[in-house]
Amino acid sequence: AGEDKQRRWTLNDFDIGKPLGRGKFGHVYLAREKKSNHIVALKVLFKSQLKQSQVEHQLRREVEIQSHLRHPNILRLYGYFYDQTRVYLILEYAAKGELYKELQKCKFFSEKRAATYISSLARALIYCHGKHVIHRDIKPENLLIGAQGELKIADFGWSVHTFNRRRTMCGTLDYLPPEMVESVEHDANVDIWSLGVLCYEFLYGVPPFEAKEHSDTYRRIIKVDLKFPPKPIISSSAKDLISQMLVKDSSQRLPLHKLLEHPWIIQNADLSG
Ligand SMILES: O=C(O)Cn1ncc2ncnc(NCCc3cnc(NC(=O)Nc4cccc(Cl)c4)s3)c21
Repeated sequence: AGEDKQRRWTLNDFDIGKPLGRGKFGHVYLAREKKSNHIVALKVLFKSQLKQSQVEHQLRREVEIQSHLRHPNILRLYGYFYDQTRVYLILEYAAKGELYKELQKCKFFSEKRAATYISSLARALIYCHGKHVIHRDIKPENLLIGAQGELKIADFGWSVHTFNRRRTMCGTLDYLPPEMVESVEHDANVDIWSLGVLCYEFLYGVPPFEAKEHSDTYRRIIKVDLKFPPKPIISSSAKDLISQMLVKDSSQRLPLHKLLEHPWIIQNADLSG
């Protein structure tokens, strides 16, 4: 609600519950705001580590960007506060947890489940791009599942407003499009590439350009060395969609609104999802 914004939160406003997960910069806890009984996720970040990694500006940008985003498939960041040693992010709680754990458990998703997820992510990205925000870090680790099984994009730690672009690499390279790997100028179409990588991984259980060495992954991405394994058996219409997203020339990638009209999405996505 609106009043959440202005007021200054402190740790005393919350009852802290079980740990939900641990990230590089700190832990995430289930928490309940005492006055409203509203359940949230509280991410605790250590200032020392933020300073050490020089990501304070990224965190400020994330809070700024997230405070303007309202979409059912984007995890809300309600606000933040800090004390002597820590910064706390007050986040929407995603009751069904992390998507990558679900993908590990199932090995891969059915075409219906994959298409439902991809269509909801496409709608969330259309919304973000409409606000000149590109996420730049779409991957299973940044996706959470809400209580009704709906997908939520989280962790805008790497998002940017499109007028100022930065080209520093982080974490897995699997999701980086050629223009980011070659670190040339990039635009909102980077998220279309990552969505194509994600669609492939949802269906096959592994990302398309995976390789033992980083250098091999780089080479496969730049070459767009896209191969579809014989197993599991995937429809040609799914392969057609992925092939239209994993295109080296970013301007030739299937636009997100066209993705929503693709036969594979129309035939498989549960559009209420
Ligand atoms: O995922 C889990 O571990 C467990 N889990 N399970 C349920 C659940 N419900 C909500 N949130 C969870 N986790 C937090 C998700 C995030 C959202 N936004 C973030 N932003 C961020 O970390 N920013 C950030 C950090 C350090 C430096 C910089 Cl520059 C930026 S993390 C949940």
